[in-house]
Amino acid sequence: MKLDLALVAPPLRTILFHYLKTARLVLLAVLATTLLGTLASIGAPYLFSRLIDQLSAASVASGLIWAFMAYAVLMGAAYAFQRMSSFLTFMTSESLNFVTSTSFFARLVEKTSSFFLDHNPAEIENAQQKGERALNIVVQFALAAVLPSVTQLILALGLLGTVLDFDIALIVFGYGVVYVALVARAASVTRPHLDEAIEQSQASSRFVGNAISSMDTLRQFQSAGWMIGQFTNRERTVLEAFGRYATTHVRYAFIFGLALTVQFAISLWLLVPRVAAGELTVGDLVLFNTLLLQLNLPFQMMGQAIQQFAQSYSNFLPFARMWQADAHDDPETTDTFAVSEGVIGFEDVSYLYPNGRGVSEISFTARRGTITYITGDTGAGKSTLFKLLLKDMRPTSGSITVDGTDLGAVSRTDWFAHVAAVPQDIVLLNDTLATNIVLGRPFDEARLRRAAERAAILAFIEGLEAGFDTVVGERGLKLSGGERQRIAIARALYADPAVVLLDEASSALDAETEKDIMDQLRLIRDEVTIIAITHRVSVIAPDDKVVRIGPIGTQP
Ligand SMILES: Nc1ncnc2c1ncn2[C@@H]1O[C@H](COP(=O)(O)OP(=O)(O)OP(=O)(O)O)[C@@H](O)[C@H]1O
Repeated sequence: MKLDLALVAPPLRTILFHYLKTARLVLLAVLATTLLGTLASIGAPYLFSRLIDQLSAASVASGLIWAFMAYAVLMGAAYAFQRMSSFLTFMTSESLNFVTSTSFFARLVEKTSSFFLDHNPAEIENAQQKGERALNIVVQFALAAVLPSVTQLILALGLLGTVLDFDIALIVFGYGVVYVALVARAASVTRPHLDEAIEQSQASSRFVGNAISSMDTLRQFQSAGWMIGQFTNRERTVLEAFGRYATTHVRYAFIFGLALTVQFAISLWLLVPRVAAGELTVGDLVLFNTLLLQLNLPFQMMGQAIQQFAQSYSNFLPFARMWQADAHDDPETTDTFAVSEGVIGFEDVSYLYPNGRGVSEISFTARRGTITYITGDTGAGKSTLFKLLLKDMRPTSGSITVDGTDLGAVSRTDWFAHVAAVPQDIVLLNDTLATNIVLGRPFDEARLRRAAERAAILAFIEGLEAGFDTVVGERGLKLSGGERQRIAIARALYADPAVVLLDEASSALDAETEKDIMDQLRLIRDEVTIIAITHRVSVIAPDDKVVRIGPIGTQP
């Protein structure tokens, strides 16, 4: 079974390290109860076998009752410790879920925007849940199965070797090795089917995510049936891959049964004549039978653990891939970065997407005192310039400067403290207008009202029954497109940014409202650097600066 350790080790290291730190006391309790439980469960049959031999000596001593009592106590203690251990393990599993989900989320927020173009929320959620479950199974199994099994195995084998015969201990051990090897082989043969099933299930989640976000369009074009068909086909592929996985395992079940029969047959074939010859007592034979069952249990547990680990590895892969996907590599945050003049310089800036499109050798300077408009035909690269300004990606060549400082040397945290953007697609939370404008920053009523006024939305908000406490609905869909855009502009202005970027920010507005907003913004153009993308030439005033760009290879 080939494992891609470079892929899975970094997330495992981080998560397990935090987990061990958080849950160390409970884990110690798990270790202690496991050990005690195992000692008691091995001690009980040993004591039982000796009692049988005492009984066969014909004289039932009065003290025997106490020995039976001790046996009963050991059995009870073994059961109690095993149960304690399994519930303590369960307790730690919640800590593990907590660590896994919070660490994964912290990684997600660092991802580049292209990551979110490639993976939709449903797919990310699926990978996270699968990964979380996989890790949990592995750790639970390690604690609740592998650890007790190995301890039990060592103790029982030792006892078997001492009391009975070394040959028998060897046969048992040999069986164990064969059994575990068989499980490993079965896991390796079946893994490609499992990997395929998991990959298909990821693709299926991606598909669901896409379908949900375009539900209205699908209904309108009467394409829902077509989508259901597509989804059913995908789920069928997942089911078939899981089917192939299971049937391969079923074939192996016969080989496992054969191995167990051979083990019992050889052991009894060796032992029974010795009992007949008087070398071994009937009690020894009873001890062997009980221990053999106990010994096979740990092997079966270990085998199951291998199979679970293999399954968990496959389930963990999408999680690990997302964990390892490119994140923004950012310089250290200094908190000392400041924007004074607000001069933004583009010097021969080029950016090529992997498909060869993008922008080429763009140069211009944006200053305060005038609004800088970026215009150009569709696909010319206007939004790409904004993505570069927002450090979604770095220029392939050339540089962007802020008051002479290369933007590449400024961390996103430092830069975002001074720049505010109004994107083309506005995302509002299903919360109040105030929450949508303030968005977690320190609340200040005066600022809130001023931002709303500058975005020409204050009168509208004050006219609503609940005012700023009006809830906007899922994705803000209880507002019109123009209202959403004005809320987004108020959001951008709330923290008095040094630089404001508007990406077609007024395209959903009628000409009059658009003029209103741009006139409002003109009032602050001496304090704030304003760069706006527009298709509408009518909004551009004679004293605005216009930068016209053309697609790669053309002259604007
Ligand atoms: N993530 C991406 N991966 C690959 N190519 C992209 C990506 N985003 C944009 N492009 C391509 O880069 C070019 C510039 O796109 P961009 O969105 O910057 O243009 P634009 O001027 O903002 O267009 P519009 O006016 O239509 O919004 C286009 O040809 C587009 O197809």
